[in-house]
Amino acid sequence: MPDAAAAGSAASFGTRLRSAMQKHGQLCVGIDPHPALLESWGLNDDADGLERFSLTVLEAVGEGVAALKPQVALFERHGSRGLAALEKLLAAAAAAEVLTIADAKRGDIGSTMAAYAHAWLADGSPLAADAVTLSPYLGYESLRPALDLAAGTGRGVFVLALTSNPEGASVQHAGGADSVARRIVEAASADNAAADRDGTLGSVGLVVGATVADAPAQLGLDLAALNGPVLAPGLGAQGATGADLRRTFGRAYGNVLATSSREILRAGPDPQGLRSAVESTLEMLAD
Ligand SMILES: O=C(O)c1cc(=O)[nH]c(=O)n1[C@@H]1O[C@H](COP(=O)(O)O)[C@@H](O)[C@H]1O
Repeated sequence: MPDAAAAGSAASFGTRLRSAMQKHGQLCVGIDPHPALLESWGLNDDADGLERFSLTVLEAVGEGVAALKPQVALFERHGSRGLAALEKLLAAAAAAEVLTIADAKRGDIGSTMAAYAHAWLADGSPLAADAVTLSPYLGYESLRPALDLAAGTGRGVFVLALTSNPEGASVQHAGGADSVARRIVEAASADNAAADRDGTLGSVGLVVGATVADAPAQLGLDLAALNGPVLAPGLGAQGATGADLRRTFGRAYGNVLATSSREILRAGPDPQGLRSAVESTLEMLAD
């Protein structure tokens, strides 16, 4: 993150993301160094492999997309050395002013949540990213330490609302007209409405899978009223297309940040291959 933002005086995450989306399009590239991908790139499944993999993606496509989203679990597989590789990626992306979303899906009771928030959202933390994914299933309000810290440091959050996996519906659709997902969308919308916003996009985002088809409409979710970014995973490897995104998000589509990992990463390690995969995904999103 640029120094001025670290000092809390710069634009909010929502404003910075809006400007990155206007410049580069609505695509986030996921950095998910799965063992099979490392092998196909000719890299070892170890911390050095993770570092080479991550920095190759950053150098090849980082400055041509709105954001990068490292999948924290795939770094944690390698313990402290894996996390050190993630720290290097986050620092290199910040130096290049490429936005990062740490996909950590954290959620816990408030006192513990404060520690997670510090790890991913505090100025000076070795793992600080521009935004982090959060799981609200201990109650949306349990996330308050992260929501507050993000607001205070010019960072953002993406709260799971309707996840891309088929199992998610059993919890997220529960409750009928007053569904779990709807409560989360409404809580995030209220936070964006209450924030002292310096731009057009709030910094409290949601995760809604590109694969959820007409679930937002069926559940009566007003994603346009969120006035915040919607991170949409599920393109490519999970089967969703650009047309699915437009159908699912309707008038909220302009606030959608589609994210794709394996489909793009399979085109590496050749930087030109990665760039071509990004270009064709961006074309699909713009169609
Ligand atoms: O928060 C996420 O990014 C996420 C939420 C969700 O509902 N579904 C989902 O697939 N993800 C993440 O998005 C990435 C999708 O990877 P690909 O299927 O390879 O594009 C993985 O890192 C998932 O953990």
